[in-house]
Amino acid sequence: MKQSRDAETDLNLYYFSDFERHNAEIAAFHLDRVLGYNRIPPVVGRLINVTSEIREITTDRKLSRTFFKSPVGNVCFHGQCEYYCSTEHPVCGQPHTLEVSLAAFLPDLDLAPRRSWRSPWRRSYSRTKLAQWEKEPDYCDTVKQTPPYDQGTRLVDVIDMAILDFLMSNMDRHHYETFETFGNETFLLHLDNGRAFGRHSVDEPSILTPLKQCCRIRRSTLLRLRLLSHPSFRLSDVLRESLSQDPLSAVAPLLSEAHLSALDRRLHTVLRAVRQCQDKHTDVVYNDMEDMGQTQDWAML
Ligand SMILES: Nc1ncnc2c1ncn2[C@@H]1O[C@H](COP(=O)(O)OP(=O)(O)OP(=O)(O)O)[C@@H](O)[C@H]1O
Ligand SMILES: [Mn+2]
Repeated sequence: MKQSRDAETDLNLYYFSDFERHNAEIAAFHLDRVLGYNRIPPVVGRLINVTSEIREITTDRKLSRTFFKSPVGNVCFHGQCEYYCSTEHPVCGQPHTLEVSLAAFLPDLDLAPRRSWRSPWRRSYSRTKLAQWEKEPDYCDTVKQTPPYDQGTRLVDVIDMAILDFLMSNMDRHHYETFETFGNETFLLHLDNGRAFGRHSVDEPSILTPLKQCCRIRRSTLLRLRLLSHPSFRLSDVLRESLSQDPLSAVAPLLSEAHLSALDRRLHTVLRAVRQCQDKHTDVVYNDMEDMGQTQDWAML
C-alpha cells in the first residue's frame, strides 16, 4: 500500500507515472472472476508486519539494506528497481503494520515456462509519440491478418482484455502472458493490475479501442456483460459482495462506492459500443458457445 484507497490519480500524471495500488491488484482479480474470464491468478489482501515478516527474515541483502526508519518512527523500505525505488518513494508500515496484496505464485518458469506477448494495442509509453493504433482507424485489419490473431480465439481474447481494462481503467496493459506448453490455442494470463482503479470520476475511452476498431466480441462475454447490467445482478453489487470476502475488507472496503458505480457506468459504455458495432456489421458476435446447449435463458437477458 503506497497511497490511501480514495486517492484519485492526479490528472496531470501520465499512465506510466502512476503509482501501483494494492487494492487494484485485489479488485482486478475479483472483477476478472465476476466477468467469468479467470485469467488473473488469485490475489488476496493481508496485513503484514514489515519488520518481522520481511526485514528480519529476508536473505536478500540488497532488499534489507533499503529499510529505514522515517522521521515519525515508521519502518519504511523501497527495494530495488528502475523507477520509484528510492528514499523519496518509500513503502511504510504504521509503525510496522502494512496493508499488502499477495498473488498466488505461479509455477516456476523451469517447470511451466511462460510466453510474454506484446499487446497489439500497447501504448507508446512516451509523452510525445502516438502508437500505430492511435493513428490508423483500420489498424484491426492488420492485426486480424497477423498470427496468432488470424486464428482461433486470440483476437476476441484481447478484446475481452480491453473490456476488463476499460472497466477498471487500466492503461498499463503492455503485455499479456500464456503458458508455453499449451501453444497458441490457450487462455491468456493477466498479471500486473496495480495501475487499475486510479480514477473513478473520469473514463478512458481509448482503452476500448480494440473493441471499437475490430467490432468483435465473444458471445459468452456479451451475455455476461448483459447479465451484469441487469438490476438484480448489477456489476457493482456483485463485485462489492465478492470483495467483502477479502480479509482486508475488514479494515476498509477495497473499492470505494465511487469506484463501484464507475464500473456500472463503464459497463453501459461497453454495451453501447457493441450496439454501435451491430448497427454497422453483422459479424460482431463471435459464437464461442456453439457446443453448449441451453443458452436460450441467458440470451433473454
Ligand atoms: N503471480 C505471479 N507468480 C509468479 N511470477 C509473477 C507473478 N506475478 C508477476 N510475476 C512475475 O514478475 C514480473 C513483474 O511483475 P509485474 O509485471 O507485476 O511488475 P512490474 O514491476 O509492473 O513490471 P513491468 O515493469 O514489466 O510492468 C512479471 O513479468 C512476472 O514474470
Ligand atoms: Mn507494470
